[in-house]
Amino acid sequence: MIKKIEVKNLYFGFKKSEEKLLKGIDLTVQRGEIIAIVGLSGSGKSTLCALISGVIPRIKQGDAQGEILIDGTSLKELSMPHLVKKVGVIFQNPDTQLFSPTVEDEIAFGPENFGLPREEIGKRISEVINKVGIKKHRFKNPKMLSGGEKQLVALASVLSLKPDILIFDEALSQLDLYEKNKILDLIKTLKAEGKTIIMVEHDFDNLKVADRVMLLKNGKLSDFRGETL
Ligand SMILES: Nc1ncnc2c1ncn2[C@@H]1O[C@H](COP(=O)(O)OP(=O)(O)OP(=O)(O)O)[C@@H](O)[C@H]1O
Repeated sequence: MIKKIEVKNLYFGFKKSEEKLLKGIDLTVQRGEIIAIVGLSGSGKSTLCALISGVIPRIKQGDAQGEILIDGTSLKELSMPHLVKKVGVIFQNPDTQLFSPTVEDEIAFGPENFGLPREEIGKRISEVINKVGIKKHRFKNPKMLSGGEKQLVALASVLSLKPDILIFDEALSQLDLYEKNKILDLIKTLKAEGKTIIMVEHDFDNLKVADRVMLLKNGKLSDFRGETL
């Protein structure tokens, strides 16, 4: 398991010429911590997550300064396959994450790509399906599931790679109350396993599982004390 993530004096803008979206972000997240990030729409929460997961600059481009380190190693020095195994991201819209013909195939996709043995892949499928509670959907086409069910499949497929860091980018927004509470419980279990969790949240009810809540406002990150967003 990783020991900590450090974001140091991070500046970011999608275009060099425009005013920066992130203006000197500093954040340290320790192993086993749950950090929630709140802020108005467009304040840059997803962008910060994309930087921490390496999606920026590997998949999306932009102008970044500062550093992001995992256990002291800059993200720039980590290969994409290494990062994918370390940091799992669950997005608000699961449709962007699901493309396999069955739930089982979806979950197997990551481990298959890493060439894990068949037996190990089977073990991981059963494990995450039970963990997330989607056994009855195992052989269904993810496209046929409800928004909340798709979200659970996306989470299961991310968990199958056993990442140390999990980023929930408004990932609970499509869940009904029952599913949401189940996932909040699962987040607590993941924390107990030593996973490090970053949650972007609009639903303040979900903040109860967080050890710390941070506010992203005007490009800066600070402790959230319940003030107006
Ligand atoms: N690829 C991109 N190119 C240019 N601008 C972008 C790109 N992606 C996002 N933006 C802009 O950056 C700003 C921050 O977006 P971001 O999605 O990070 O905000 P957010 O705080 O996560 O918002 P929300 O709560 O609505 O999800 C927005 O103004 C958005 O339009």
